[in-house]
Amino acid sequence: MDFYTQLFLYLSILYISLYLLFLVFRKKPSVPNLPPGKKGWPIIGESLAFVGAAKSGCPEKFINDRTAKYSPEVFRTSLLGEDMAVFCGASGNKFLFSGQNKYITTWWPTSMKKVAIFPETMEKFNKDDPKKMRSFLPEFLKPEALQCYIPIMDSMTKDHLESDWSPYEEVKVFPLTKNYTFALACRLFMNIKDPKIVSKFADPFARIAPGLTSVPINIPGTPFNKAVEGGKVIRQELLNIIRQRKQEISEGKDANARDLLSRLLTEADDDGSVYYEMDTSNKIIGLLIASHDTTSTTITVIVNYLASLPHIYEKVYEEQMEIAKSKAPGELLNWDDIQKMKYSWNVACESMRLTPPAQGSFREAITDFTFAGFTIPKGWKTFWTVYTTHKNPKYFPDPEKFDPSRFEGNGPAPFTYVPFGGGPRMCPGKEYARLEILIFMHNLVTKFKLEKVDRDEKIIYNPSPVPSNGLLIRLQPLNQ
Ligand code: HEM
Repeated sequence: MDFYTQLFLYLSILYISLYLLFLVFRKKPSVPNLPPGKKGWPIIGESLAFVGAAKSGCPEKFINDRTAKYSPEVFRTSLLGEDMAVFCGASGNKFLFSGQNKYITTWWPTSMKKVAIFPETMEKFNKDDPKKMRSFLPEFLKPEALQCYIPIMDSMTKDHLESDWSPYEEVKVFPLTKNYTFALACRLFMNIKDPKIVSKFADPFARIAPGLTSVPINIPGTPFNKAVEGGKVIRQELLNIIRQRKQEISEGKDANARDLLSRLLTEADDDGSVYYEMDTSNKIIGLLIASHDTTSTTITVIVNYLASLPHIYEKVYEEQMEIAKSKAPGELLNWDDIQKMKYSWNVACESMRLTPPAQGSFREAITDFTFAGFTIPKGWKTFWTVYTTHKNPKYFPDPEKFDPSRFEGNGPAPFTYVPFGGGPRMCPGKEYARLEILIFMHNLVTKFKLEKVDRDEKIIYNPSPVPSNGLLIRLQPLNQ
């Protein structure tokens, strides 16, 4: 018997034994009136059904099946080894978004904590990390700072399309947008301009995302193990960069650099310790993770819609050409131009409604509390998800139709359109993402007409939405 067969055998015996113990010793719940639903299998709970629905391209199926069977307001399940209450509909979203530190608090799955936020060496220094993570962001993401990023984003987008799209008749969009958004983040977060250093980060970084929501088994070959190893490489590279930047700052070099790392090193309270450096590198890694898959998949999915729906492309093209015509040759986009891209943003919003880049997020109950007549016990995890509202005909009539006019006027009802979450924990990178997406759309549609090569290519969820074959697009260059 080879090693893996033996391992499989031992794990199966262990699993069956644990299950039998569970059946023998399971107690009746001590808290009455729990939300309806089921826990599924021991340890893995209903995780397989949850992941399976996403992989088959229909992540909302897991939610819809259960809201129909149990309750449209809240149901119980077990995901990632935890008892979990899934809050549904606009009222469920509202309740969770307004409950921070009253009845719920931040919670990250173990895999995410270990890979991205609390590597083992940092665990005792980072108990308060989510709060710290948010506290340094306003400076970097405030409107004045964002305005300075527009010309950088615009010129990097132009260079990217010129070098990586223009020479070809057909391109695979997803790998290209991943490279582009990563290079942009390296530039704006760390002032890294050299493509060789960017690619040193890109390879280990690509190993992190699939491990973030995986089962945290750290043996060679598992997605979790690959993510942990990728995280170590990135952390080491970042520490080198941090030390080099500290040296440059002390020598007064590049004094006007506006990237996040330079700000953290010049404005924060650096006590010179290795833990301060580790903490800084963790913040950067956290931000790279939060921003990268979300923006790269959003842009890819928008390109997919633009290439599939010529009437939508035409209207985006008209809006963007108006802006392009108003510019002098070589003049870069500015804040006022972005405010004129209203139709394009409605298209991006409709794209994020139908194919949301992030599924939702978790919290933990800090006390027993009641919602819709059901009790959520202290210690349970909660989950809000875009899938209970984004395709619900009650909030979005004819939900499968791509219709950007839904965002005109007052737009969707409160707490129904939630790709960035809501309340005090709402995504702090929303405006940054809006700029990046609109600047990309402007440069893309004013440069090319687009045609999807395989019209039947599907979007699958991993857990972010990705085209199953990378999205091959035929480009028709436009005379500008
Ligand atoms: C289309 C792009 C993006 C989408 C759809 C998105 C979506 C989300 C969602 C759903 C959350 C969870 C909110 C919650 O827990 O209730 C979140 C959190 C977060 N996002 Fe984004 N995001 C995007 C881009 C970005 C960017 C570009 C950045 C940084 C520049 C960023 C930084 C963060 C951070 C730091 C958090 C954690 C906030 C906290 O824990 O309090 N995101 N995002």
